Order: sequence, then structure tokens, then C-alpha cells
Amino acid sequence: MADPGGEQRAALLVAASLFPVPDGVHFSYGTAGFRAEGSTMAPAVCRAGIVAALRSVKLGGAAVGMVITASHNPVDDNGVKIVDADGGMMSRAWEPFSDALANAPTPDALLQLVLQFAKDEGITLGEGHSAQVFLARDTRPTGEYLLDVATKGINAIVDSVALDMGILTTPQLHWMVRNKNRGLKSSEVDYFTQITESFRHLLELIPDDKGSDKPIEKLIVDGANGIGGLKLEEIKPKLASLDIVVRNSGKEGEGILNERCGADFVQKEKVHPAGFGPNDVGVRCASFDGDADRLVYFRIASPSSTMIDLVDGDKILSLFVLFIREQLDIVNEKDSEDNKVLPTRFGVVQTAYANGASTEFLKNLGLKVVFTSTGVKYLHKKALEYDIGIYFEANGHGTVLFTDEFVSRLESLTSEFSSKAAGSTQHEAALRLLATTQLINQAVGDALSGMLLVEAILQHKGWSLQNWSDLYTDLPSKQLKVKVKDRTSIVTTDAERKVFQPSGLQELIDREVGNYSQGRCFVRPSGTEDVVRVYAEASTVEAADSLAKSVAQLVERILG
Ligand SMILES: CC(=O)N[C@H]1[C@@H](OP(=O)(O)O)O[C@H](CO)[C@@H](O)[C@@H]1O
Ligand SMILES: [Mg+2]
Repeated sequence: MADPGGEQRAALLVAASLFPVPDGVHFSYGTAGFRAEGSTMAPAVCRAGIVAALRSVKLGGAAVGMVITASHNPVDDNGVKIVDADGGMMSRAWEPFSDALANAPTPDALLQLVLQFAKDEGITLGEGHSAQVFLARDTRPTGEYLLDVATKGINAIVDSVALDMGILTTPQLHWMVRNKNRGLKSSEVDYFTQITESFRHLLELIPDDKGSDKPIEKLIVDGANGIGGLKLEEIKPKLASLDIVVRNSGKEGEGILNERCGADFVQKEKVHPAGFGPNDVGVRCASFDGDADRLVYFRIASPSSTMIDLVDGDKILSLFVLFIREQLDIVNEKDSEDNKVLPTRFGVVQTAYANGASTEFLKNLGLKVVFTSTGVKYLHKKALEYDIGIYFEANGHGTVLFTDEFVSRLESLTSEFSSKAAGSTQHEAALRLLATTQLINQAVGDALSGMLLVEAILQHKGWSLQNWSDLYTDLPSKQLKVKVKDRTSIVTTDAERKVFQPSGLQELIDREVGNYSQGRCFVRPSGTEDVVRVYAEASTVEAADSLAKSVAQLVERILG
């Protein structure tokens, strides 16, 4: 490459020496970016800033994002995730470079890495390029400091602009980056307007003979003491058609971020979050995680127990699938199978953690369900292959993606209907689909926008949480973590559902599974923790527990 010049070299050397990597520390850009105890994150965050700015230069100055968050992890942790110009996760092709840069042992090593990478990628530095990086953080105490560190990293690429968007949910920043690069309105106010207006529109489109005439029942939202609750409080006045109470709202003094609350806690422990109790029995409740990109629903079953009936990501996916399919069927009602006005390739994407009963339910609807490895970046990429691609992780992260081509077909169809058949059922169904494309965050899973879509669909169908929950009954499942010497010695295949190495382990797992009715079990190394995860499903709680336990013992025995 052309020599970037002394100013650029000096800027990189200064940034690297400001935040050296301590001996013995190793950062790894995992499924959720870099994550560690917040006070140790500065070297990784600064260098992620350099990566983000380089990414923007590479993409001709398109906006790229950085979010300072550790999601559902404890309040003292923090992390950083890079958002690509399309609003999704950073291209996986850049992860090895991000890893190498975060761990560069000396300023000179860092400089050499950048120079080499810029050369390999054809990035020309120091020649009047432009780069812009949108920054956001969640409510963690180390957030402000790390945002400043990130800015220093971004500024180490000369002529880059770091734009602080403030304290936001992770999906808000993804949405802003996506919209900005599409030349669309991209401020936080625009985000709120879009989701609240499209929600209102969906409610207006509920046919008079549909929905329930009962008053809307209260919804209690667990904000995980994070940013999602604060944002929900902000838009509550615009959601007059909902009776929302926010608990663990993130307001000063209400509780500690993610501590015994939030979507991750609720989904994994299957008990109600802190701040909920016997008075809430039977009420429809939702839970966000700390950065509001996960959503689950639940209901406290009895005053004498902390146990809940969980409505997880798989059931949210099933509800969305039913609604969207119903609208598509109405739009296409008068057409023969091979001559539809709105032919649609509809794809449903899950991971191995999806409850087997949900997959069965979706297959019984005649849908093809495809599986990917764990992690949003895999699911999202797969879902992009369809006109409408819908994905969810059981833990509540997911969304619905519509191709631009599909949205423009839908737009022309709605204008055609409005001139020829205004107010017809077909016209209204097409408008509902269009409002859905506006409401759901197409950059990434979003608890706020996902919750509004759930609420709109429940009202449309006149359904209670019970009706929704009754779609199918989850198979009992159990997850365990096993600490081993080297988790990477497990290599999986078939979307992580089978062990490939060490050889022989899969056969032993199969033999165990064979002992259980409706048994299913898989093991995989976590991408975010130093553990091997074991997941088991069977026809009873005891059987699922026992299968998980036996397989965990196998893993321990073989991998130590
Ligand atoms: C079983 C489980 O919940 N795994 C989570 C967890 O990944 P692991 O690779 O399992 O540690 O964190 C990911 C990032 O948040 C999330 O995408 C994924 O679903
Ligand atoms: Mg999260």
C-alpha cells in the first residue's frame, strides 16, 4: 500500500501505547464480540475502535457501529461489538484480524498488523479517505470510560469521525447504522416514531369481527434493570392502547443490572425475576435482557411457587410465523398454487437449542425448518436467503427479515389494491404485512420492537398468553455446563448437533439418548464462556435431567 504517512503511523503507535495488553491477557472476538470484566476491557475496546474505523474506510466511508455492552452478563463485565454497514454483525472475515489486533503485544506489532491488513484488504490510508463510526453504550458503570477509549481507537485512524449516539439499546444502534447507510431517517426519535406508528397501524387494521372485545389486560415488563426498561418508559405515552407496567426499569435505586432478573435469567432458571411475586400470578409478563436484544414472555403459575410458565423465543417465532402466513394466505387467497399475486419463499431458521416441540409444530404447518450453528450471525445470514426469513434463538433473540425486492412487490401490491379494492381483506392483509416490515427491526433481534409485534398479534387474534402458550407443549429440557481442560477439543458438525471429534463420543451420546423416550441431546463448546454446554430433552423433567447428567459425565470422563 501507499505509505500512510508519519501522522497515521504516529497516531496508531500512540493509541496502542495508551492501552497496552497486560501480560497473560488474551482477548477473543467471540459470538458476542469482546467481553470481559469492564475494568480490563480498554485495550480490546481501543483496538476494536481501530477495526471499526478501518471497516468504514474499506466500505467507502459508510457508517459502521460500535456498542459498548455485555448484554445479560453481570454489571461489572463489559464488552464491545462491531456493527457492520448493513446493520448486522461485523463480517466474520474480519474476526481473525480483530483478534490479532486486540492481542498485539507492542505498539510496533500493532502498527505492522494494521499496515499488513490494509495492504491485504486494499485499504488506502492517509489519502483523504473518510470513515464514520456510530457509538453507543448501555447503562454499565464502565460504559462512559470505555466509550471514551473507543473514541481514541477510532481517532487513531486519521480523518475518522466518531459519533456518540448516547445510551441506547443494542438494536437501536444496529437500526441507526442500517438506516443511515440506506439514506433513511436514522435518529432515535425516528426509531421511536417508526415502531410506535407501525404498531398503531397494526392495531387499526384489526378487523371489527376479530380480536377480543375484552379490555386489554395488563402487561408487566421486566427491564433487567437495564436500558430497555428506560426506553420503554420513554415511549409508553405513545402506546396508550397498552397497559404497561415496567419493573426493574433501570431507574436509579431499583436494582442491579441483570441480577436475578432479565430474559437470560428467566429463560435459564425458569423462575420469576426479582421484583415479581404472588400478586402477579396469571398476569402476562415479558422480560428483556440488559441491552434489550432478547425478549421472552412468562406467567407466574401459582402464588406458592417462584416457578413460571415460560414463553420463549421458539414460541415468539411460532406466533410470528402464524400471523405472517395468515396474512400471506389472505393476500393470495384467490390464486392457484402456482399463480399467486405474492409468491413468497418463506424460511424458518432455528438452532439446536430450539425445543423439539417447536420444530415439530413448525414442520406440521408444512414449513421447512433449517438449522444453523448457535449465534445470531449464523441465523441472520441464513434468514437472508429467503423473501421472508424468520429466526429466533430459544433464549429470545430473533427477528423477521424481508428482502427489499419483497417489500417493493408488497408496496406495489398495496397501491394496486388501494386503487382497485380499497378496504378489501386482501388489501388489509397486505397493509398488515407492510406494517410488520416497519415494526420489526430488520437489523437484529430487538426486545422493544419484538414485544410490540407480539402485542399487536395477540390483540389481532384476541389471544391471551394462555392461548399462545397452548400452541404446543415444550418438551422438558435441561442445560448443563461442563468445565474441561480444552473445550476446543470438541469439534461439532451438522449445525452443532453431532460431535465429530473426539471420535467415539457421539456414539456414546447416541447410546445414552437411546435409553430415553423422545430423547435428544447434544454437546458443543460455548462461544462465549470457557465451558462445554450440554443440552438434553426428553419426555419428562426427570428424564431430561438424567440424560443431561449422564452425558455431562461422559464429557467430563473423556475430556477431563
Ligand atoms: C445456549 C445459549 O443460550 N447460548 C448463547 C450464548 O452462546 P454460547 O456460544 O452458547 O456461549 O451467547 C450467545 C451470544 O449472546 C447467544 O447467541 C447464544 O444463544
Ligand atoms: Mg443481549
